[in-house]
Amino acid sequence: VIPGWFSEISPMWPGEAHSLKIEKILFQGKSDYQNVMVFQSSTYGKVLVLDGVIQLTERDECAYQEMITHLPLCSIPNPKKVLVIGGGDGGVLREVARHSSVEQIDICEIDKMVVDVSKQFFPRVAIGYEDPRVTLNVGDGVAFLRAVPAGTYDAIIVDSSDPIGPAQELFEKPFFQSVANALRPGGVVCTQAESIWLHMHIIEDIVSNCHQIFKGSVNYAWTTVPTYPSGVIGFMLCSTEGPPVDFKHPVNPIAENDGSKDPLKFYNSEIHTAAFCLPSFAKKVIESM
Ligand SMILES: NCCCN[C@H]1CC[C@H](N)CC1
Repeated sequence: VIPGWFSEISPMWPGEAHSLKIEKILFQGKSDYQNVMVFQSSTYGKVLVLDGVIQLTERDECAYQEMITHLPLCSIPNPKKVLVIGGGDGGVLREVARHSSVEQIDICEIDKMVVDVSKQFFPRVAIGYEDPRVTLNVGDGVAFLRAVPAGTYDAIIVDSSDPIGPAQELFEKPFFQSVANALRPGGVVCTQAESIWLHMHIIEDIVSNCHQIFKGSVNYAWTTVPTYPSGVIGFMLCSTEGPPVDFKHPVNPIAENDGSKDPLKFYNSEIHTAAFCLPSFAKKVIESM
C-alpha cells in the first residue's frame, strides 16, 4: 500500500490493482451489507468505494451510467415502465429520466447507506431521485422481482456490483429467470457483465444462462471506463420472446443535448452500435453459443 493512494485490490482481478491518489477521505462507514467509503481523488473527482471496489468516480461515471441505460432503452420504440435493480447511487435513474416516453421508474437497492451517501456526496449523480416518476424500494432485488406480477416492465436494468458480496445472487440463473418473468414479451434487460479481459469464464456462464432463459435476442456489449478493472466493462442485452430486438441499431434516438442540467457526455448512436463489436477472443466464445 502506498501512503496517500487508494489501490483497488480484489480476488476478482488477481495480481493487478488500479490506484488513485487520495486528497481527502470524506466518508467511511459500515452498512448492514458492506463497507462504504467516499474519497476526494486528485484527478477523478469524488470516488465511491464498496468493500474496497470502485463503484464510480465523478470523472468517468457518465460512460457506465449512460451506456447501461441507453443501450437497452434506445433499442425499443417506446419504453414506459422501467425497473432498476441496484444502482443505489442514482446515476442510472438520472439517465432513465431522459426518456420522455417513460412513465414509471422503480428502483430496488439493498443498501440504504449507498443512497444516503450518494445524495450527500454525489448530488449530480443522485439527482436521478428527484424525478417524480421514481419510486425507491430498499430491499433485496431477488425478493422484489419474485413479487412482481409477470410481464410488468418494458425494461429492467441490473446495475450491480461484482458477484462477491451482496450482488452475488444477481449473477445466477434463478435471478435471470425472475427478470424474464417480470418483462413483457419483447421487453429488454441490460445487466452489468464484467470484463472480457478478466472474466471470460463468468461471461461464458452468463451468456449460456441468458440463451436458456431469454428467447428473443442475446447480445454482449462493452465500453471503456478508465477506473474499472482493465479499463473496460461489459453489458448483457437480452430480450424476451416475441419479435427479436435488434440491439445493434437504436430505434429510439435520444437527443445528445436534451436540455437537461447535465447533457449526455458519452453515449451517442455511433458508440451504441460500436459497443457490440467484439475482439476475436471474445467473439469466439460469446457468438458461438
Ligand atoms: N452504479 C455503480 C456502478 C456499479 N458497477 C460496477 C461495475 C464494475 C465493478 N468492478 C464494480 C461495480
